[in-house]
Amino acid sequence: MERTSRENLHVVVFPWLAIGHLIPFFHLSKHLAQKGHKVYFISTPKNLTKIPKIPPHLSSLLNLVSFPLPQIPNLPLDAESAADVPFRTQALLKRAFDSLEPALAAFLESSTPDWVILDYASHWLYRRAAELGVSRAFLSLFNAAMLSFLGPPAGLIDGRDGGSSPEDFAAVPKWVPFETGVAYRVHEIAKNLDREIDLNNDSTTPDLVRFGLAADESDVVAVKSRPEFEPEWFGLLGELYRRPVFPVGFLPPVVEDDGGGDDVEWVGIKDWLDEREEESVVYVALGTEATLTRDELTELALGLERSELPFFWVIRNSPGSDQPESDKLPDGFVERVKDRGMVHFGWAPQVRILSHDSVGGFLTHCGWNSVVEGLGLGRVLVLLPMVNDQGINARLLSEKGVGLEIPRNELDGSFGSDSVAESIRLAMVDESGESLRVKVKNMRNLFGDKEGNDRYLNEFISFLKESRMSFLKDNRTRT
Ligand SMILES: O=c1ccn([C@@H]2O[C@H](COP(=O)(O)OP(=O)(O)O[C@H]3O[C@H](CO)[C@@H](O)[C@H](O)[C@H]3O)[C@@H](O)[C@H]2O)c(=O)[nH]1
Repeated sequence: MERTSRENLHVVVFPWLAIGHLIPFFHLSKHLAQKGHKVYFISTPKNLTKIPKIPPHLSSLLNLVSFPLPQIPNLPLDAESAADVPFRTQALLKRAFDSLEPALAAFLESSTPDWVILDYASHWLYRRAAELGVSRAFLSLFNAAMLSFLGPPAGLIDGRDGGSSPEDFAAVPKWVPFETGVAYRVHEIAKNLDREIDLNNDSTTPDLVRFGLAADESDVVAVKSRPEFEPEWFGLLGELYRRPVFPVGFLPPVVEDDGGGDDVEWVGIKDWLDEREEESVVYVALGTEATLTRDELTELALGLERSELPFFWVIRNSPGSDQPESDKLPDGFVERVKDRGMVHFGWAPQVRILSHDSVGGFLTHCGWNSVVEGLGLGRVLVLLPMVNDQGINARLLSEKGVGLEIPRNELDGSFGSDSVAESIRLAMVDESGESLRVKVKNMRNLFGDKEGNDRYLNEFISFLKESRMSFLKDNRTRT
């Protein structure tokens, strides 16, 4: 159908290949479909099996479109998402992703959408969409602080304005006009830089350039956050980006969306949680990309043991490692803690676990989705950032008084079991952690505020609609 004769929007949605991206992009897609807009949600076959079920009443509007990931040397055959490859070799996955460009461009040409809603990684599709007269939105799953920290788009494309050496990332950038301690630690930068390595030694567009192009070539930037939480950073971001910047709320997942109702695994987990006292358990999970070294695993395990508090620890399998993670735990650990600690290997229904009344705290890697889920349920956060934006998120959360960072060696990032145990006890039970706990409880009203989150989403969708209409009107006047 011609764009001009349509009542509602046709939107192509294309997230980066990572579960932490698929879920919030899907959340937005569902919301668009609920408003009567037609959505083409694009990913690779295996990724599409991981997203939540589409409610029957939306199935005619929300279409899943599958494109097989092109094969490239050294990328394992079944690797389709960031969790399937070791963090250091993610550049390979990006190269395979980049070779989807011709297929995606052809799809845009044949489907004639009004808008594309894209991620940072598909930096190449913004220009192709523009050539076809399709409007572009960049949906950022990084918060406003992180985007502002990275700086103006032009600087990212040509080489970051404030410099790109590890020291530059360890300082508050010159364009930040207010007092803050939000910056990376040296050990965090080293890990992030390590990731650009490509096993074939072929170059891949660096992430900073991808972010720059996504921001620079979009008509609007949508940010998974709210100005009530980080007003100063939203204000700054608007100035740095010089285009509409829309908060779209926290896009929190719905409990039912994380894998079904009463499967056997959940029943076992629930039984275990049911036996604990209210808000007594620390949930420990470090996302889908970071992998702990053996030393880190040991110190974390001993720290949990020394805290003497109940815990539920999710340990994901390391892609590319031939040694199971269970072999890396200290001797006798699982046996010693079995009365109060559960170690769970592989995927866990995180949102359902966090929703359980017996969970009081969340030791997290500070992935923005996990932070949103934890604060949306009023769980006190113990912060152990690993890679990506996580260091910046940890500083932001500490500065806002809603999380407690585990002390580490600034240069190599090492931490000891005593620091782990002390941080957990302070956050969960010590009297000196009371103000933190009170503040976190209040945050629930913001992060878990469904009505407010929906309002931001609605405003964004209205913007997409109105700007499309004025675009069509301008074009009609011109012809
Ligand atoms: O066993 C698991 C593991 C993860 N999840 C879910 O998967 C998502 C994970 O997202 P997130 O907490 O953001 O962690 P990562 O997957 O590590 O996220 C990547 O993407 C985020 C958004 O860009 C960034 O903030 C992170 O730094 C980056 O590593 C969350 O919704 C979790 O609830 C589960 O349900 N079960």
